[in-house]
Amino acid sequence: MEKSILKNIDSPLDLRKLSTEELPVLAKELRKFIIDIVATKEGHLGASLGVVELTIALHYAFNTPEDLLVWDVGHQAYGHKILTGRRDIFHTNRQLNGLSGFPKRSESEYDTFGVGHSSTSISAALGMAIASNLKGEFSKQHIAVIGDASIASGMAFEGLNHAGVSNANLLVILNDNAIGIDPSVGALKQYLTKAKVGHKPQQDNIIEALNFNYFGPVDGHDIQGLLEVFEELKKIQGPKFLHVITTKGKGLQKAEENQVKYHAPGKFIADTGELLPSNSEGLPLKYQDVFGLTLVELAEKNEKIIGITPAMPTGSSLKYMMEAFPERAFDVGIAEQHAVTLSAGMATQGFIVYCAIYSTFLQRAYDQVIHDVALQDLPVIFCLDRAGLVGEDGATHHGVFDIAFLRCIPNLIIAAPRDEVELRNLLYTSQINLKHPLVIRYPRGRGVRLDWKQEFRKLEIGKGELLSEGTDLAVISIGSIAENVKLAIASLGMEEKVAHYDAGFVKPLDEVMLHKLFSKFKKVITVEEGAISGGFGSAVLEFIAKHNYTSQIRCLGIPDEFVEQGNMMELYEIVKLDVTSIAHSINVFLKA
Ligand SMILES: Cc1ncc(C[n+]2csc(CCOP(=O)(O)OP(=O)(O)O)c2C)c(N)n1
Ligand SMILES: CC(=O)[C@@H](O)[C@H](O)COP(=O)(O)O
Ligand SMILES: [Mg+2]
Repeated sequence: MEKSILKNIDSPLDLRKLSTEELPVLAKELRKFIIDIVATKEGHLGASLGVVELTIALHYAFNTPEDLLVWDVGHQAYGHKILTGRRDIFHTNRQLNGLSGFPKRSESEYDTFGVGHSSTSISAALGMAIASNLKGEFSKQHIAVIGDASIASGMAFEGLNHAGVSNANLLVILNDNAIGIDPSVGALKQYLTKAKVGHKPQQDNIIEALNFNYFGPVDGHDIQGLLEVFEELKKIQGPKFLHVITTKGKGLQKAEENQVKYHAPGKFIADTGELLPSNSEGLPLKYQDVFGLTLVELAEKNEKIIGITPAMPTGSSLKYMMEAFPERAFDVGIAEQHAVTLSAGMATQGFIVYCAIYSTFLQRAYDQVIHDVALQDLPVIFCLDRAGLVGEDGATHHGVFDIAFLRCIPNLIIAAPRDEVELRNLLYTSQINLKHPLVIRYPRGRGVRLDWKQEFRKLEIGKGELLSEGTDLAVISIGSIAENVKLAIASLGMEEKVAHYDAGFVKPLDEVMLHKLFSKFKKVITVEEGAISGGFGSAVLEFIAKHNYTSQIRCLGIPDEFVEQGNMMELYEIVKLDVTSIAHSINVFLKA
């Protein structure tokens, strides 16, 4: 039987006992280990396969965890986790109570910085490096590993700009595989693509212009070559930059060939990379596809329509519009702030701009939403995908704060469709003479209706709807959690007692509906898939306080804590938004 090296690596200390000749063998084993587990447990794949050699070389050459290694985004850190003491629990990756899919400080001393959102690594590592200087720890190394899509983000530039005038002992490693989730975009990508292994950009090297010592480009799959350059880099104080060229999906042919699909491929056959059928026949479409396809339908008739996404054309399904109308749909790269202000700029010129952003990533563009859009009352339409819990990506990616952080912004209209038909109607309505900025939030995953493609219906802004009558208690839901509420009411077998209202809008509230409702019901429950603090329930509480209603009210939503990763059923149970828990809350309140 072949001897396994990986099975004896419990920490980088074991790794450093290996001879350099053994390292390529370890790389092979590590790659297979990642493939075998991701094939059945799912997760991000291509990025980790691409940095297997880089990961080994980093932990071999540097004295981690004393030397501080920061992975940008962190979806490429599976090899790092496996080599730093988590090999035997790696099969729990992204599961409830298991390993996080991203580096996380509470998980390991080797995870120096919590990540998930991109482009933070340079600032974080620079902060650590400046802190080391202040503490007199001058020999400590600080390393940020950042991808070619992530380095094009504003935050990364801000970090480089600062580092270049510091004497911080910072090594920025650009892991350049020429792709993000989707192909990388922009002038920087074009510039980087010109640099080939062994041929550094000679003229106008923008990294050198920022006062970094530039090394590379080097082959990121050549461990020996990497070790040699690391030894050289260690001798240089101050900011330095290593440009490494790798192949995303390296070592699994199908993943190399279809890098977009194999970013996070779902289940596949480990030996061949063949994807397992996902069995979606007969199921409703994903919300993202209803958005993407509807936008194309609308754009065919309305030439003022523009689509913008910051680096998520596949995830948001804006790719359909990019294919149909390439001149009117833009992937601007990982640049949420720019995406929002770009939308605002186009809106000033009379275009109807749909800016498709995951809820969690809009957090990065908060000031742009306030200062560039809402303050000027520009009718930009934010299509907030992945609003609510997202499952296995966990705390960094749940889109649970948007209602609370957007609700306080003047001029903004906030809508949350209860199903795909309402999403379509909102998209349709929003391109007809919209006067204010509009946020439409909808969740990750599939909808609930097979008959999603219906005739468009113009909606009245700020209008809710009574979905089912009842006598004793009213539930007001906002957004797609309406489905769980509907099932919960049905499961109690007391449909005649419980009324169900769909608020439709967080802002403006349907005050006419609320007045009727609070005049009739003494017990009211609000339900939202969003943070309970400051969310939709809070808006309703403000309403009853203002109008002196005396009804009792219960607010269901995400509690005031970060929700970790797990599958959606598990997470709904934890936050008590699953059908059984909602039914229980209704029942207890009815009897109180
Ligand atoms: C602020 C932010 N926007 C968008 C994303 C979604 N996202 C995750 S990975 C990724 C692409 C990263 O590409 P790159 O930096 O080149 O790393 P690679 O996957 O190629 O290793 C994107 C857009 C994110 N994590 N954070
Ligand atoms: C690492 C990252 O941020 C993305 O890859 C994210 O995991 C995508 O999530 P979706 O699967 O919801 O598109
Ligand atoms: Mg990349």
